Amino acid sequence: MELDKMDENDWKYHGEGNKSLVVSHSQHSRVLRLLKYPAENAEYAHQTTEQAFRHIQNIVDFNKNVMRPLLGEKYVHHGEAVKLPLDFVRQLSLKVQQERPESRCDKVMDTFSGCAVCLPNLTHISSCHITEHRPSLCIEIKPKCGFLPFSRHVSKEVKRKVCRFCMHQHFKLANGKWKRMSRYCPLDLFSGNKQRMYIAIKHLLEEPQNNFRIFKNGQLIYSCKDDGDLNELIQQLKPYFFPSNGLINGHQSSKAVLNELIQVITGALLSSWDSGRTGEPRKGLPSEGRAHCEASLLHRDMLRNGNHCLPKDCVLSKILQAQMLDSLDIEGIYPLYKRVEQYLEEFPKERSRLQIDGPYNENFLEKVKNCPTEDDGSIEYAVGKVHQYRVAMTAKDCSVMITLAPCREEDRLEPDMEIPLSKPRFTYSVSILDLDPKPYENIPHQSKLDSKIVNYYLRSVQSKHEPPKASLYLGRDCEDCTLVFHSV
Ligand SMILES: O=P(O)(O)O[C@@H]1[C@@H](OP(=O)(O)O)[C@H](OP(=O)(O)O)[C@H](O)[C@H](OP(=O)(O)O)[C@H]1OP(=O)(O)O
Ligand SMILES: Nc1ncnc2c1ncn2[C@@H]1O[C@H](COP(=O)(O)OP(=O)(O)OP(=O)(O)O)[C@@H](O)[C@H]1O
Repeated sequence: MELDKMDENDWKYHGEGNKSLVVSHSQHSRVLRLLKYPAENAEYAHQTTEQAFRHIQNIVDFNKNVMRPLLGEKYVHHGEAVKLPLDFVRQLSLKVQQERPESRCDKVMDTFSGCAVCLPNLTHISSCHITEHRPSLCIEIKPKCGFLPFSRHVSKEVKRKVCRFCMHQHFKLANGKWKRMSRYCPLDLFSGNKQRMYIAIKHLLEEPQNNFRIFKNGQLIYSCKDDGDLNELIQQLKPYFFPSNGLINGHQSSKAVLNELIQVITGALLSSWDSGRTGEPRKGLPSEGRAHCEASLLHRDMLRNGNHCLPKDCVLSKILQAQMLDSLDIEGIYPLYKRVEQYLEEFPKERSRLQIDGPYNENFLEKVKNCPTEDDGSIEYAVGKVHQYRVAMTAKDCSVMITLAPCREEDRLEPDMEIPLSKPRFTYSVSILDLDPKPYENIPHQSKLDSKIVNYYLRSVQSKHEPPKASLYLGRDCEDCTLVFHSV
């Protein structure tokens, strides 16, 4: 890609989140990730190119030097900071505007700095070992927080029983962010128990919100949008899972297609280098202590069904370990944040030594890894815990991309390149994206949001005696957890 010969016609809108907009190249397997800012916020437009580039470089450094060592080299692609011609960026912004969802148009793309991150397009797979040329499938999951807080600082008992995602659903519905409640529970996805994972993915398929997307050949084919139709998805998926099977059809076949899809996703999420080789997962993070969420829609039998482990080094295990760096919960972190603030008021020059705003280098990672376990009253302890909390927040908001390419019987693949025990055969890759550093300044906001979510949940579920999500659906779903999709 020659930066001085950029043509907006080579690029198309790919997707966006709250902070960035992504465009993909029509020939090369690359994407550009450009930052966005609130339309009314003129401050960004006035930052110098150097400041904007520093900001982008900070994101790349955080990915490369902090998240990559923690999550694993094979999962994290840090990309590179690039400086694009301003004319190209302005034309691109005009070109993509009509494709953008209305709900995201409260922010505008940065057309002033020309700075962006260039990354591999993770919806594609590069494998020279396969002879099949059907387009790749890519499943994107934003799993969110997979454990209940275990900190002694937690003041509301409900936080130890109901997970943040499930409580947050009530608040989101009340605020109009979503119209329908998601029945997905992250604790089920992270459980390592295949039945629970199955139900979790099924709920993501039923109500994807911003937690689930499917791409075919790099094009979004299923998401929260109205055109995310399950029937259409099944038609698109059938050739992958039942390429020549005319025997099953109708409702049964739809169920079978989704069943296969979920099995393959589960296989990719649980696979680690070792399990690929031996077919047997090496034991890793046990689910003990992570228990289950009382709002989840699971049958008691399924929960009683023993403790399960996430295989060591599988993508979910890596993400969960990083999330669990939040050992104090926001309730324990907020007082430490205030300790840091007070210290910085007295000694403002210490801000750079303590690496409050980076640089995100090996030293920063050391501070995250070697933070004292007991509070000795020091500023080092407070900063170390705040750094750990910010890393955990990033891991709680990242996404996983599973990219699959069908392969033929005759294709020769290393065991770790193939979804274990899957028929039909798929080669695959798993990546983690959206690993930006969460701003230090956001901590007071996190503290307020936490109280709002918990208080709203308690008010809506307990005071009004509304049945929790679980009892609303028990019975309808749980008799047969091998698959009870509603007819489509
Ligand atoms: O606070 P949460 O859990 O709602 O997470 C926010 C996400 O909302 P979600 O609940 O996943 O729909 C939110 O996602 P959406 O904009 O809702 O798609 C962002 O990812 C936000 O991160 P940032 O401020 O852009 O860096 C996320 O904020 P952080 O808390 O990660 O900073
Ligand atoms: N390297 C990549 N390859 C393919 N698609 C990508 C890549 N990076 C991002 N995307 C797509 O673009 C979307 C938006 O990117 P991203 O999640 O990084 O945005 P964000 O604004 O940081 O999100 P958030 O709302 O979580 O803050 C992703 O959900 C994903 O579908």
